[in-house]
Amino acid sequence: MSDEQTRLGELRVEIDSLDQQIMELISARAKCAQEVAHVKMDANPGEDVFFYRPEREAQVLRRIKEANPGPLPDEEMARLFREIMSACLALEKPMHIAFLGPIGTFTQAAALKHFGHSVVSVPLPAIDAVFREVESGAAHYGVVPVENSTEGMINHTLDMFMTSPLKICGEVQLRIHHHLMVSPEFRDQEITRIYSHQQSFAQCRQWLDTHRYGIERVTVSSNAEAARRAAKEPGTAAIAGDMAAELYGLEKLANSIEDRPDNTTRFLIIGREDVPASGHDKSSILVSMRNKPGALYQLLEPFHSHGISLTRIETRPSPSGTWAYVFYIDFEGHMSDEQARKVLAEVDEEAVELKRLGSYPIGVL
Ligand SMILES: O=C(O)C(=O)C[C@]1(C(=O)O)C=C[C@@H](O)C=C1
Repeated sequence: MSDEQTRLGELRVEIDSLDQQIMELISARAKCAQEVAHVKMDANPGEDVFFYRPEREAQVLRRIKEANPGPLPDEEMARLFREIMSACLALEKPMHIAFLGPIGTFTQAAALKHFGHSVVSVPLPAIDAVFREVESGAAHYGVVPVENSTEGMINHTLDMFMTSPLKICGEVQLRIHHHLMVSPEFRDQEITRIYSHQQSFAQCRQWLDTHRYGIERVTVSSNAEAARRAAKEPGTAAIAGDMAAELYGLEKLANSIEDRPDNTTRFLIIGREDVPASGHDKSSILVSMRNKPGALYQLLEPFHSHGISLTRIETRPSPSGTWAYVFYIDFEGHMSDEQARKVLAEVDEEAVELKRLGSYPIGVL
C-alpha cells in the first residue's frame, strides 16, 4: 500500500468516527427538541401551541456564527445548523409554509433558506393568496417578496398590510442570480424568444441589450413559468434561477447575467402571532397622517429625539381618500423596548391611524 493510501485510510477511519459522534449528538439534540415540545404542550393544555420560535432560532444561529472556529465559513456553518433545527422542529410539528409560487421560484428558495428543508412548502399563485392561506390558518407562515435592491419595493406586498391582520415574523435576504437557459434538447436551435418575469427582465436589461439585442422578450408570471415554457418550446430560452433550471432540466448558456452583482431580494415571513425580542430586532409600522404641512416632520421627529434609526420609509397612496398617504416605516429595535414604546405612543397621538405590523429578528442567514 502506498503512503498516500495509508494516510487516506487513516483519515477516513477518523471521519467515520467523527460522523458517528455527530450523529449521536444530533440525535441527542433531536430528543431535547421533542422534550421541548412536551413542555410547551403541558404548559398550554388544549391550546394552539406555537412550536416555531423565530426569536430563539435567530439567537441559536447568531451564536453558531459567533462561535464558529472554522475552517467552514460562518454562513456555511449556520446553514448546517439551520437544517438541523428545521429537522428538530419537524419532529415537534411539521410546518406548512405558503409562498408565492409556482415551485422553483426565488420565493421558494427564500422560504427554504429561512425555514430549512424539513417544511412542507405550499406554492400559491399570487401574493394575496399567500396572505389568505396564512390568515385562514391553512398554512402556519407565508413568504412574500418585499423589496429588490435593483428594482425597489414590491408595492403589492406593502399594500396587503393595510387590510391584513397578519404580523411580520421575520425577514430573509437572497442574492438573486439570473441565468439564460435552454432545453438541452433544443440547444442547437436559434433562439428567437426569451421568457422571463418582468422583474427579472428589468434586472438583466443591460446584459440583454448587449448580448441578445433584438430577440423578442415575453413577460410571464414567474421565472419558473418561463423555465417551464422554455423546456417544451423549441427556439426559446428562459431567464430564471438555479432552482427553476434544475426543476425543468435546463442548461445554462450564460451564468449570472444580472446587471448588478449585488442584486438581492428581501422577503418577509408573515404569520398570525407576535414575536418576542431576540436581542437584534427590527420593527415595521404603517402610519396614516393628517394631510397638513409638517405632517412628515411630525411623524419622524419622535424617532430622532429618542435616538431610533429608521431603516426604511416608503409612501403609499391611502385606499381611503384622494391625496392622502400611508407611510410604511421600518426601524431598528423591538416594539417592546422602552424607547420604541415612547416613540410609538407619540406617533399614535398625531396619526390618523397607526398599525403595528410586527417586530422580528434581523435576518441572520
Ligand atoms: O427552543 C425551542 O423552543 C425549540 O422548540 C427548539 C428549537 C431548536 O431546535 O433549537 C426548535 C424549534 C424552534 O423554532 C426553536 C428552537
